[in-house]
Amino acid sequence: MYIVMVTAECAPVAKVGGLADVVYGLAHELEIRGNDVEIILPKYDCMRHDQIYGMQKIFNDLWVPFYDRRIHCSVFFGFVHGRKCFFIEPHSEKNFFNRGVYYGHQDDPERFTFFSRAALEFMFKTGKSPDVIHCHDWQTGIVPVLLFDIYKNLGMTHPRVCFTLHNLKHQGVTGGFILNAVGLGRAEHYFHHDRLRDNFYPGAINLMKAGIVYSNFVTTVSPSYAWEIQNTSLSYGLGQTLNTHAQKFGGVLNGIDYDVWNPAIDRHIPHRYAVNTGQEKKYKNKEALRNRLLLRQDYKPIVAYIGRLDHQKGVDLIRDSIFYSLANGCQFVLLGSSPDHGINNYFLSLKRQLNDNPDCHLEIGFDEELSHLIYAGSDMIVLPSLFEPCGLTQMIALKYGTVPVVRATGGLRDTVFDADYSSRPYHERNGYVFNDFNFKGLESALHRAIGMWYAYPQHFRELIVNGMRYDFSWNHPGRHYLNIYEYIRDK
Ligand SMILES: Nc1ncnc2c1ncn2[C@@H]1O[C@H](COP(=O)(O)OP(=O)(O)O[C@H]2O[C@H](CO)[C@@H](O)[C@H](O)[C@H]2O)[C@@H](O)[C@H]1O
Repeated sequence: MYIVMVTAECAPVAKVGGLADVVYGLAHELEIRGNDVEIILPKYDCMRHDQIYGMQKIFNDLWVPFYDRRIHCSVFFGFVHGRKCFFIEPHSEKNFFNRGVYYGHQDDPERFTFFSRAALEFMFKTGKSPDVIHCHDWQTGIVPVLLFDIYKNLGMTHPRVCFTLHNLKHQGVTGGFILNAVGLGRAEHYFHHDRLRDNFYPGAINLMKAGIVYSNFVTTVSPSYAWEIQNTSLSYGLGQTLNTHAQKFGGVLNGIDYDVWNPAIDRHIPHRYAVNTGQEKKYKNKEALRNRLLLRQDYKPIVAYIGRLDHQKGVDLIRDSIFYSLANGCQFVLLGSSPDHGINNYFLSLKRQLNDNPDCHLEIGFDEELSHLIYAGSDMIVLPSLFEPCGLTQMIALKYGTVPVVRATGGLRDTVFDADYSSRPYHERNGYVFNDFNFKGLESALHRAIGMWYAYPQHFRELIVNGMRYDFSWNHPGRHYLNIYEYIRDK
């Protein structure tokens, strides 16, 4: 099968969060299974050029209709750790992708709808006819609308569209001018409640909704989140739309690429280890992590947080987990950043406050390589999320023998099973889970985890082993996505 992914992110070349890992990991798995996969991305100035092999310009004259003119684009091709990637570079005075950041500008909807149109124009001009175009999140939600209402009439009758929702908090709600910009006339047609009109703001269109309504199949990234967004306020207003389209909607738990996230072969950690090669090596990574971050060597567990610093992730509870851990005999390591200056500054001031503490290190920024060492060197990882569509950090942590302490929501609920209270057999329990999104809930789970580490190290080790034995690779989800692709292709 021939699949083209149209996406704003792909790890490690253009990564803000988990979306990037999913695109890379799924593409890799589909290729291993013999499929032809290509990935189309914007050519950002800030992407990791050092992660692209053999970059070359392959198309110089792509003219993309936008408003009442055409914008000249060049298209580059390169391999990102073996994945075939195309990068679209517009030459416009608006400098869509030369802004030093991936997101966070007022005109983000314009930037990414332009990219969506450009990706289709590129496929059309180069005669690409994939079986399936797989789009991700609001940034590419307009793709199926453009495909079925413009490019189909030009002869692109073949491709079907699969659309994946990674996070319904961000929906790309924007003005109707976007329709005009990308060449979709008939505003009154699209401004219908059954089509692109936002469910809250009747004067706005919603790009995530566009993807849901127009795609042949819609997935989200865990079964629990699929249920939550159909039945609770976590849909952020799109629940009704999802229920209307329930027959083409389902949750597929994400995977982890074990060629990237695997302590047995990880090049970013000094001591490689696997489930049956003992805890000794993991302990050596803990020492290395302490040396790297100037933490004191001591008989204490290291509790970590890795992730975007966003309200979704429970900012206040992350802060609380730092102080609770430090007050209860642990060291704490945080790696995270936020595009929100307020949140970033908040953590920077915490960092200053804790600067002299030899048991704590807060790294405010994005550092892929360091994240590997933290996964390997920590004993526990906290994820006190308000909501979590899937969550990759807990799955990575499990593989690295780092015990997750998580709130029971979305994909966290589907992957972490409480050491004390799970209904699963003992050998399937792998972490600590709390229900209530408050300090008490978090602290009760941390209390149990820390207590176990100190009082029953043997039991704690069993939890580590149970976690490392789980298979959260792309093997199962890869098969699942292929079934979906085949289903929509043959329909
Ligand atoms: N400062 C930093 N430095 C280095 N690495 C960092 C980092 N901050 C985050 N990362 C890395 O980024 C990834 C984050 O994964 P998450 O599942 O938390 O994704 P996120 O919430 O962004 O994405 C959304 O999409 C994904 C994918 O579908 C869902 O799993 C998730 O629930 C949903 O919110 C991990 O690989 C993590 O190690």
